Amino acid sequence: MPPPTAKKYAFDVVVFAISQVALYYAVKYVLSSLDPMKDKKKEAKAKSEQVLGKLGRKNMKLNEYEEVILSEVIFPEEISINFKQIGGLDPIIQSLRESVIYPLTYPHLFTSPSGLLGVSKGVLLHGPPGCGKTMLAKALARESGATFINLHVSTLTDKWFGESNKLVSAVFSVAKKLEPCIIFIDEIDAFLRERRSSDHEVTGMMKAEFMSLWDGLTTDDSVRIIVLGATNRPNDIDYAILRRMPKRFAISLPNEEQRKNILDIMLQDQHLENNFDIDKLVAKTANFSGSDLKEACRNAAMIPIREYMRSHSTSDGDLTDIDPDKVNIRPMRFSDFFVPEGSVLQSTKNTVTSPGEVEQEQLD
Ligand SMILES: Nc1ncnc2c1ncn2[C@@H]1O[C@H](COP(=O)(O)OP(=O)(O)OP(=O)(O)O)[C@@H](O)[C@H]1O
Repeated sequence: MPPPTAKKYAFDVVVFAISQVALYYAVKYVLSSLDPMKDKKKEAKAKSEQVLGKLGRKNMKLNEYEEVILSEVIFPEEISINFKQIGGLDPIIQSLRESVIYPLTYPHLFTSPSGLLGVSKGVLLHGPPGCGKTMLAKALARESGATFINLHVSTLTDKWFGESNKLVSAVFSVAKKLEPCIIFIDEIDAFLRERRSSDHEVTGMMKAEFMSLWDGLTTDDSVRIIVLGATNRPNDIDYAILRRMPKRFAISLPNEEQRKNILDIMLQDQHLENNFDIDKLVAKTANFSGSDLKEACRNAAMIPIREYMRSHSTSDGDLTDIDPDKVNIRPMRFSDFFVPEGSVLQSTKNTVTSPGEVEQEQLD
C-alpha cells in the first residue's frame, strides 16, 4: 500500500476540524434546547431590545440577567398618574420632591466637600393599604424623569431561583447604566423582611448581596440611584434594611381635611346635584382609606347610570331608544352613596379599616 501523501494528511485534518466544529455546535444546540429557561431568556431579550430602543440606547451591551431586569423598566409616558391626582398628601409630595427628584435631577445642588449634604439612597413609604403609596411611587416615576425599575420580587426569586444573586447584581448594574434611576420595590417587607432561621439559604444570600450593592451606592455620592420601598408592615422589615432607608414617610389613613381633598379630586369631573354636600360626605367617611373612597365614589356614580339604563330597557333587558347625542343622565346626589346596592357600607365592608361607623343615610 502506498504511503499517505501530504494531500491526504491535509484532507484528514480538515475533515477532523470540521467534525469538531459540528460537534461543538451540536452540543451547544442540545444544551440550549435542554435549558428550561430558554423561552424566558428569549422573551427577556426581545423585551429588553424593545426597551433599549425606546431609551435610544440600542447599542448598550447587557448580559442575560440585565436583560431580565430591563423588562421591569417603566416609562414615564406609560404612567397615567401624576401628583395632582393624589389628594391630601401635599407635604409628603413636597418632601419626596426634595429627597428623591431633586437629588436625581440636580445632583450638583447636593454636593459638599464635607459630605454633609449626602443624599439618602433609600426612601420608605409605609402605612395601611389603599392610602396612596403605590400612587405616589408611580407619580414619582412619571414626574422625576428618572429611569424607573419596578422590581418585582418574583422576578428575583420564583422563575430564576438559583440565579438570584446574579439578578440582584444585574438590578444595580442596569440602574448604574441607566442612571438617574429609581429602583422601586413594592411590599419590600416580603423581600427584605427580618431574617429568620427558616429562610432559604439562597434568600439569605440574595438579601446579603442586595444590601452590599446598596451600600456601594451610599458610599459614592456621585451615583444617582435611589431605592424606593413601600410596605404595609414596616415592623417586619429587617433593621439593617431600615437603617439604609433613613427617609421614611408614613402614609396614614386620611384625616378629615385629607378626605375632603381626595373627594374633591375624585368628584371633580362628576356632574353633581347643586346642593351636594361634600363636607357631609367627608364627615360620614371617617376611617376610610383613599381606596375605600374611590370605591364608594365609583359605586355612587353608577347609580344614576343604572337608573337611566333601567328606565330605557325592555323586560328582556335590552336597551332601547338610546340616542348617544341625547343621553340625559341625572346629576349625582348625596343619597347615591347610601343606596343599599352600592352603598358605602357595602363597598368597603371587606377592608381592614372599619368604616362601620357610617350609618345608613335617610334617602329623603
Ligand atoms: N391620597 C389619595 N388620593 C387619591 N386617590 C387615592 C389616594 N389614596 C388612595 N387612592 C386610591 O386608592 C387606590 C389604591 O391606592 P394605592 O394602590 O396607592 O394604595 P397603597 O397604599 O399602595 O395600597 P397597598 O399597600 O394595598 O398597595 C388608588 O389607585 C387610588 O384610586
